[in-house]
Amino acid sequence: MSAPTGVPVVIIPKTSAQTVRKHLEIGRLWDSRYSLKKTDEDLVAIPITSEAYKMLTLTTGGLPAAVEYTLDVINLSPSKKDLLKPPWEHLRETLGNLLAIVNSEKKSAGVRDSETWEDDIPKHWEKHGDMVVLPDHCFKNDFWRHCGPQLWETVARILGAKRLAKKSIISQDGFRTPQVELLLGKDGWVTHIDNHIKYSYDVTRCMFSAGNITEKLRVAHFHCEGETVVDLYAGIGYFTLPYLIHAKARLVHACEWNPDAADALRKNLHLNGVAERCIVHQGDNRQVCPKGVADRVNLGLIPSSEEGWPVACAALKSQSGGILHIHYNVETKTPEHRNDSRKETANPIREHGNGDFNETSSQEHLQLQWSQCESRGVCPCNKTKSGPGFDISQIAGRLHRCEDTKSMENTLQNMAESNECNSNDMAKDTGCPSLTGMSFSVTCHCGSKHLGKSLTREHVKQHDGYHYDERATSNQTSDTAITCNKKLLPQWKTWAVTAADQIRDILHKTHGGQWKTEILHLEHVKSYAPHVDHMVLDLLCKPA
Ligand SMILES: C[S@@+](CC[C@H](N)C(=O)[O-])C[C@H]1O[C@@H](n2cnc3c(N)ncnc32)[C@H](O)[C@@H]1O
Repeated sequence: MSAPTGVPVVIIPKTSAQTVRKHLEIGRLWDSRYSLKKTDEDLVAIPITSEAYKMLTLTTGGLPAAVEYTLDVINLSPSKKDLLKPPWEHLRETLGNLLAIVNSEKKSAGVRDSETWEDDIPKHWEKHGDMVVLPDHCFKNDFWRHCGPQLWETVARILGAKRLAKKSIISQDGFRTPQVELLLGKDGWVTHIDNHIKYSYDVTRCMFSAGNITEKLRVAHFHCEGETVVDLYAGIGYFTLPYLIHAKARLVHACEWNPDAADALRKNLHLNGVAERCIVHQGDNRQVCPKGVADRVNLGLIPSSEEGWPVACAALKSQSGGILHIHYNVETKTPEHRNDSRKETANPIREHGNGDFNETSSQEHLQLQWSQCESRGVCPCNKTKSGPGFDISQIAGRLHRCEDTKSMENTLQNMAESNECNSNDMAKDTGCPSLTGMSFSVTCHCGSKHLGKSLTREHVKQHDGYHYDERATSNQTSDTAITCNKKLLPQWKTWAVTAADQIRDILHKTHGGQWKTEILHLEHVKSYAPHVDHMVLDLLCKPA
């Protein structure tokens, strides 16, 4: 049988209600945070404190003599006064109460006394339709198990939801599948209305990025009448739908390789009555995206959409070009920040970020991400190495699992110098089984991501921020008056100018002839993590 949850009450005849309530109030046994509740034609439940509940199981003291009563734990509505409290306060009080009861019933001293129980209560959550999705870092302690499944009913009730789920990190499986566990409810399908658009999706299978709301609203204000738009990373239709419904695009080509997201996208196109204006290309956009058709391409993938730049350029119309909306996580660390970060012990991106990263190193100017790594990139030996500038030994240190760090460093060093970097080779050469089949990528200071073979010391040097600054002063991209929704940071500008130059080169290679790129606008979408900003570059691309 599951442990009781809710509010402890004393149930008494209705005729004695006021006398008993006053009695309890004087004895400080009444729990005024909840309303009284009629449980039967003649009976009333009065909320009492957990101490009163304990006491009344042993003695009738505290109640007027000769009153017949029973004890119970039931769900009660908060009193009117209590309704004004923030939900976190409600959670804290109700769950504190619950733990006290469980503690007394299970005689498991220490459950409620644990100093950490309040830290385990979530302070923020996401609401998707009638479902609340709790963050990863809550209800971690074992003692919640003692509360039984009704714990989730209580949490859902307080947060005004019918279903409850809990997030884990977003997997780096390319589909960016969220790891969401359903705690209460039968399935993960939710319908969410946002700016008059209906989005339906299974939270356990597709990601819905609530943090991108400002960008969705911005897209909704675009004027795309008569335009053909390509959405390279369509997901469930976060941008495809505003392009069709509000920006009035004539046609959207939506590329999506996650079959669950593609299913949800098709469903959403029908739900919103715009299916006939959208072609869903299910598969890797590098294979399925149409060429030479677009007036506008949306590249909504973070931390980097760089892999899609050649695809986006090829999708633009050869004769007239068009606009690219390039999403990117731009790092804004200065050398001072980097020095400071050496003193940091915790991982700020992990703690402050929205959890999209598996694991990110804050050291130096590197961010390392691993996928399919059983240890999630955290080296169990904790031997991380730092050195001035880029140092391949950092990677060795962070991937280290076997004792022989030195030989791994040498192997990586050799691979870097011979333009080879492959995890299976690393596994073979170092004899470290945990590296087998593991792919990894390195994001250098400039924010660009490089997979497998392209990781070289030379590459990272080339992409060093200072080098970029030099290029920025001699670029051929028009950047005279970059508009931005925030005060323009130099790192954002540097990134935008460099990206514009790269795109111009790609356009030249793809379509031939000379091309001009013009930075129309830089949009700061959100702060993704300390010193990491999610930016969108609106880039006009025209044949010269
Ligand atoms: C971040 S999610 C969608 C984000 C959405 N645009 C937003 O910002 O809220 C990225 C989507 O792109 C898809 N995706 C990633 N790489 C892809 C590729 N090469 N081809 C097609 N779809 C891809 C993923 O499956 C995922 O649904």
